Amino acid sequence: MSAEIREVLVVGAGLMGSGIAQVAAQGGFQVTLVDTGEEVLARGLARIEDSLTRLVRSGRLGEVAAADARARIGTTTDLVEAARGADLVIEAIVEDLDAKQALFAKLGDSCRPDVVLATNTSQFQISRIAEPCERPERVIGVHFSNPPPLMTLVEVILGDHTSEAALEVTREFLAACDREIVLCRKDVPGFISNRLSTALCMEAARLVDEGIATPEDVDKVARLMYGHKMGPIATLDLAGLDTALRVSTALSEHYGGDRFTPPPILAQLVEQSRYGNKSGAGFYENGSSQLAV
Ligand SMILES: C[C@H](O)CC(=O)SCCNC(=O)CCNC(=O)[C@H](O)C(C)(C)COP(=O)(O)OP(=O)(O)OC[C@H]1O[C@@H](n2cnc3c(N)ncnc32)[C@H](O)[C@@H]1OP(=O)(O)O
Ligand SMILES: NC(=O)c1ccc[n+]([C@@H]2O[C@H](COP(=O)([O-])OP(=O)(O)OC[C@H]3O[C@@H](n4cnc5c(N)ncnc54)[C@H](O)[C@@H]3O)[C@@H](O)[C@H]2O)c1
Repeated sequence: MSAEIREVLVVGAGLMGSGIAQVAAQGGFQVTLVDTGEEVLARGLARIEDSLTRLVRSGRLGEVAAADARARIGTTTDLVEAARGADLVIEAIVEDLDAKQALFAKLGDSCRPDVVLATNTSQFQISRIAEPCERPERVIGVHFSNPPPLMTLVEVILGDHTSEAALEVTREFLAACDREIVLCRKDVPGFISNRLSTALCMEAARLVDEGIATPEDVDKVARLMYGHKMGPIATLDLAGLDTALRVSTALSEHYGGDRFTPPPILAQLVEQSRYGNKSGAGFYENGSSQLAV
């Protein structure tokens, strides 16, 4: 397994892929960001630009470092060509197992055999995603927190076949990016973070769905009673309600019982294209909820 990483390929230029590309570029790596069309890539670059500007404005990043990071990021829609030159791949496409497996089949064929293939999945078992790869030992979970440029924690997940060498390369890369690691030692759906977070967020959504409390009051309890930085309803809007619905549905199907089951309000909001912050409205709109409870 090559520990010499220069070129990082990030697949998916959405909320997470753009943030991960930015983190890798700030860590000194050359980054290629791939998505399915030029428009999505442009939106991803705009998100990176906005984030770098905010980091500079708040004094957390120097202007030269921001310009250097910006210059290290290229974009393309040609996955196969980009995969040929990659030393490390991080996948951040939609949370859909078929889509991820199709992508990993292509990556397995196109990348050098020593290249680590990491997935930013929120909850799928790493071994399932690695199924179409001839060498599943090089597949590993690297679950960044949203928003990646501000959140230093990355959860690393070992698949059933992940090699020590792949873990070592991943550790070195994340250390160069100044990230803190927690290790999920068993390949279970939802890992550590989303078994915790989905149970909390779905219970919070249920309180709103049942008309027991407003989103503001649910979030206030989490912030002022339990000291959370952000309430669970605001966290759902931050993560994206479409993604949260996919994650909670998959976890609920896997584990059974009620703890991860999404209440109807989540699907209703997604149906109305209220995806959260990324679409301008979710549970909240302009900082306050518009839901009749
Ligand atoms: C579903 C998945 O699988 C798992 C997940 O990732 S779930 C989501 C997990 N993430 C969380 O739970 C996030 C919890 N929230 C937080 O830690 C914090 O609220 C936060 C870091 C997001 C924002 O910090 P906070 O102080 O609360 O808010 P806010 O005042 O808006 O922002 C602080 C500063 O960060 C800046 N900022 C916000 N987002 C930014 C970004 N993406 N890039 C750069 N700067 C950013 C703001 O501009 C602001 O700058 P200023 O101090 O100069 O005004
Ligand atoms: N949103 C979060 O808070 C969060 C946090 C951690 C992990 N995740 C996980 O990260 C992944 C991405 O989530 P997101 O929130 O960035 O989603 P998103 O919807 O913002 O972005 C997904 C991107 O992937 C692109 N895409 C889809 N199929 C593709 C393909 N075959 N090839 C290239 N690009 C493709 C889409 O065009 C889109 O730009 C998901 O697996 C999600 O569960 C999300």
